[in-house]
Amino acid sequence: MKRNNVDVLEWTLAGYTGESLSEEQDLINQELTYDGGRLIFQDYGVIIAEPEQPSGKDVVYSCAVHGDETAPIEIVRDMIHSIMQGELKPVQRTLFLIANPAAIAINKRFVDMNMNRLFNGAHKKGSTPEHKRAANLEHYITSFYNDAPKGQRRRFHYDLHTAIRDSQYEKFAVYPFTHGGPYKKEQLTFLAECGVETILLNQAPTTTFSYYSVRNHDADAFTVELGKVRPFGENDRSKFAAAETMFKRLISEEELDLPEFDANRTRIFDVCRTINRTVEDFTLHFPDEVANFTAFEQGYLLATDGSKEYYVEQAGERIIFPNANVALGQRALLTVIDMPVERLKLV
Ligand SMILES: O=C(O)CCC(=O)N[C@@H](CCC(=O)O)C(=O)O
Ligand SMILES: [Zn+2]
Repeated sequence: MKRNNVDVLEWTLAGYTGESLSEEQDLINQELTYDGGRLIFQDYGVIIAEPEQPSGKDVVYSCAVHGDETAPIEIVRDMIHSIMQGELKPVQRTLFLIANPAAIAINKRFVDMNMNRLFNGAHKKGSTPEHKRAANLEHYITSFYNDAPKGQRRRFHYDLHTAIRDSQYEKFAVYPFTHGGPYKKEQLTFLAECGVETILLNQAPTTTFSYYSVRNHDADAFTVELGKVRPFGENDRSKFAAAETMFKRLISEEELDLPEFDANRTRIFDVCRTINRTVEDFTLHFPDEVANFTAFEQGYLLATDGSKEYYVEQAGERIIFPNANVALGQRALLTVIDMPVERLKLV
């Protein structure tokens, strides 16, 4: 088999889980050339497209921070395969990350620990393989961005996910905490062109991958929820077509010509409450079928955490990311409220 026919996902899983690979099939530390650049296989699930004459953007696409979120894995895998086949020719430096191969291998969200709670140094508090991989991923991103001094090239990171539940708005993105900084019209427009027309504004620092890149590398970074979790082979790829097109355009065009920002296009929600599970006895008081962004009446009992009761406080409060099975100390539910786009500080 020629090296450029190797399946990068199979290679990543085999290499990461210690399966033996023939010399021809092992891409580790190998390079393949494409018209205009090189594809470098730095580690299992860590692949860099390095153009000979890079344009002004350094772009990171990550998937599988949650191992069972297969659509983003297929999207990232297929972008890499398109480069290997000579169909996609990045002119922007691009780092592709298949974040948690061990969790993919067992079709689970994670093995020991939710990896999206382990960034921003949180990985230092433990020694599971997920802690180690999160530390390594931070290291790979740092060395990728540090190729040029801060400010010389623009930095982007789209951390691709799919959600556990149905959602009233199928695609949405989390805009990590900006520490008071403005929100970027260009990024809202790019996401809208990807079909992501709903945005959650996070109002506090987190240990997520996207916030890590914002905070440490001044990147425009987002957690992008592209739909609902499904097993491999059950994703309707036509639903991701707009996003896939834009992801490819971002790295293969010198300048991305986006439409004017349209304030009516994007629906904004402000995160108003984070409800953590602190004890074993934690209950959500609505069924599993309730979709993300469902609104409840004021006074509705949403959750009990031991003896603490959480009621809907404001009219229009909606639930998002409910999960009663998270580890103690972790977020079990967010609530959000509509925010008129006119109230956003935009740049
Ligand atoms: O579908 C769910 O309930 C969870 C979806 C999910 O994993 N969301 C991310 C959001 C990350 C962020 O807030 O930026 C997560 O919880 O890690
Ligand atoms: Zn996820």
